[in-house]
Amino acid sequence: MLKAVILIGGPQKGTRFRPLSFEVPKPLFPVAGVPMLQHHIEACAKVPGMKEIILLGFYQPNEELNRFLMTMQQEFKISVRYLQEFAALGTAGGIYHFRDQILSGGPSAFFLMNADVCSEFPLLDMLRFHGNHGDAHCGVLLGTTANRTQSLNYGCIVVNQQTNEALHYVEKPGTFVSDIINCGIYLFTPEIFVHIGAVFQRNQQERLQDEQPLGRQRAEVIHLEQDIFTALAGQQQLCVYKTQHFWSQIKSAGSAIYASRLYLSQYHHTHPERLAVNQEGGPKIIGNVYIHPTANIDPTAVLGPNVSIGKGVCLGAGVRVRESIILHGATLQDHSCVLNSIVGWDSTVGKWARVEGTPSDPNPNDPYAKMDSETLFRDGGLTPSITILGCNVNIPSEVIIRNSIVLPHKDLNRSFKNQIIL
Ligand SMILES: Nc1nc2c(ncn2[C@@H]2O[C@H](COP(=O)(O)OP(=O)(O)O[C@H]3O[C@H](CO)[C@@H](O)[C@H](O)[C@@H]3O)[C@@H](O)[C@H]2O)c(=O)[nH]1
Repeated sequence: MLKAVILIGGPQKGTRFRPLSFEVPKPLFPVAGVPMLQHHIEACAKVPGMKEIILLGFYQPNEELNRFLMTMQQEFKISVRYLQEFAALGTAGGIYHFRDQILSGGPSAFFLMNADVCSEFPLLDMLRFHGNHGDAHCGVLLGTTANRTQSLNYGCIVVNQQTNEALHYVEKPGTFVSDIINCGIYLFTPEIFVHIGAVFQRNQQERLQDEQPLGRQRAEVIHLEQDIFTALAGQQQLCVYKTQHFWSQIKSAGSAIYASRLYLSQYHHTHPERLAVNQEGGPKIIGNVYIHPTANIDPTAVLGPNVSIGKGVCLGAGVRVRESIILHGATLQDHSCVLNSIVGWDSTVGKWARVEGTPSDPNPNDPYAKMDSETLFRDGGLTPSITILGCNVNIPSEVIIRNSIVLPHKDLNRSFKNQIIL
């Protein structure tokens, strides 16, 4: 029997996702038409023997999350539960705190995944790989190759090429360590809790001996990467399964558009029914496009490639949308044009208006390039990136909004470029 745990973080996380994470917790933000987490859940539900999926985070339970859990249980006929940490306990502290819940029913192993990644989730391959490498290892880490510069933004693993064992692990190193990076997707046997428990005990001891107990962080906060992997690497406890398939982090809104593109192209073999097709009386579709069945789209509109249109969206005559996500309830009036942008819930783009951003895709000439974790400002100016309209923003007719971030509930009255509109 198997289980899966997805680390969804909490409200302080997801700051690079603002202003979109004001309205919906980042893990529920739609990527290729469905909440980011649904891609994880779909992959887990396909694994034979999967009994339960646990979402672990420090969000207060809320209506949106509850509704999502209900829908997932009904759709995938599997138990999907949310467990709330009393504080941010780190990537290993949370699973350790809830170890009895995770191990109840006696799973032989469990998957652990970061919520903010997109991937083909080669879970079956990881299981097989673990079987082939014997039971000696308590964990399999999914790894992928990154270029040398970008590898510094991730956990880096030195791998024995013959045995696939992790020899050395450094989280976000200052200088180059290895071009094999940690994808944030793991398979663990229950044995992992012995190692986390040892760190917990050590933290407790140190805390008791500490003269200023308030000055130290709580013993329960444990980081899988720094506290566990670094120690276990080289101990013949961890091995690395390297994927050749797509994988990306979803940290910023720009990376959500990139992740949408990856999932939309995967739909050709996983969910062809989710891809829009050209048909009589319908809009012109170019490349991969998702359209929610309730969207109302004028037949003269042109959409794609890489477009996701949410629930109840209205697109007028002659509208053009490319490389963008249009969230539910938004209206794009006649002849408006939206490129490389996210249009927030219930926003309106006026007639002949143009909303345009600059894509921040990985370098297409480098097979190992990843999305850059963009900084908002560079050299005192806003870094050109995708344009984001928060929820309920009104863009008047005939204006241009370029490379800007517009916070929710704004009525703009003119054109803007390279600005954050508060
Ligand atoms: N439940 C819970 N989840 C958490 C907590 N802290 C982080 N998370 C979740 O754990 C995941 C990792 O988040 P970060 O701690 O922000 O790490 P990172 O910068 O994304 O780096 C991690 O992922 C990279 C791959 O995307 C890895 O390369 C890297 O080694 C590391 O694992 C995210 O899904 C986040 O929501 C916590 O205290 N509690």
